[in-house]
Amino acid sequence: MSAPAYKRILLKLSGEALMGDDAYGINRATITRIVSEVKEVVDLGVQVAVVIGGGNIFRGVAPAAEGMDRATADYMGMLATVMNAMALQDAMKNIGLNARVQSALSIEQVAEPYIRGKAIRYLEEGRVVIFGAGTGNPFFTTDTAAALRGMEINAEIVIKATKVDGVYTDDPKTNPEAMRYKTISFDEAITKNLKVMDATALTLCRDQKLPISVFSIFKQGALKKVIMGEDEGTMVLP
Ligand SMILES: Nc1ncnc2c1ncn2[C@@H]1O[C@H](COP(=O)(O)OP(=O)(O)OP(=O)(O)O)[C@@H](O)[C@H]1O
Ligand SMILES: O=c1ccn([C@@H]2O[C@H](COP(=O)(O)O)[C@@H](O)[C@H]2O)c(=O)[nH]1
Repeated sequence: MSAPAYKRILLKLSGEALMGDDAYGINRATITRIVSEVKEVVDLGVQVAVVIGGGNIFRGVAPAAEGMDRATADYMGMLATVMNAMALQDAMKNIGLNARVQSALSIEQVAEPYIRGKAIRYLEEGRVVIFGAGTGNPFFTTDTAAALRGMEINAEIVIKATKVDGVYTDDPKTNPEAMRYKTISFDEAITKNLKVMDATALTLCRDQKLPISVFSIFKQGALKKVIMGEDEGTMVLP
């Protein structure tokens, strides 16, 4: 059997993907399936760090957040990602995966703080590290946190597991004519404002020459295919 194409990855998991077919929140069957796919690649010897989004929970409180001070709403969004991180850790434990949550916001009773060296040590020990609370700063996103943490832990690639199966010429959810790219350069994705990942994250990865793979978390087996270097989703390359 061929070897995985990467030794250490940063997996960005869409918060909204955890909803499954529910309106918001965490769908038990969906989270179990997602962590099983993560286990498959951990079992191949790949070191996996995860940044989780918060859309599934934050969407549920969005009406209450309307008209709120932006920074306050953003801190609420970051706390939503901590809840998702805890749920992921729990789901991983249930299938025999050893995972640690590190939070970018101080919340010691529930998660240890983000400490780069410790995160790297956990990865070397074969544990999954789940980064909660994004970057810890308002006005950012978990995509940017994924780029940042990916660089900090020397990941070879940022893998964005999202609701669509790659980067398209336009949003495929609203434009059925949109075509998927197999590969695209950072410059083109930024210039064309393709939105699948925010510009700050794209720019950080471009400057550090850290490739990004975008694939659909709803497609069973797709994560393993990306890890094995097979043709899946879209690669964003320097
Ligand atoms: N050019 C494009 N190619 C692909 N997807 C696009 C494009 N433009 C917009 N999108 C939309 O971007 C979405 C993915 O990005 P988004 O940041 O919203 O989700 P996420 O980070 O996966 O979720 P969450 O906020 O829950 O963590 C897709 O669901 C898709 O509809
Ligand atoms: O570094 C960060 C990361 C996130 N936020 C806030 O959290 C929500 C949820 O994150 P998603 O990336 O949309 O899943 C986001 O909308 C921000 O409000 C943040 O402020 N800083």
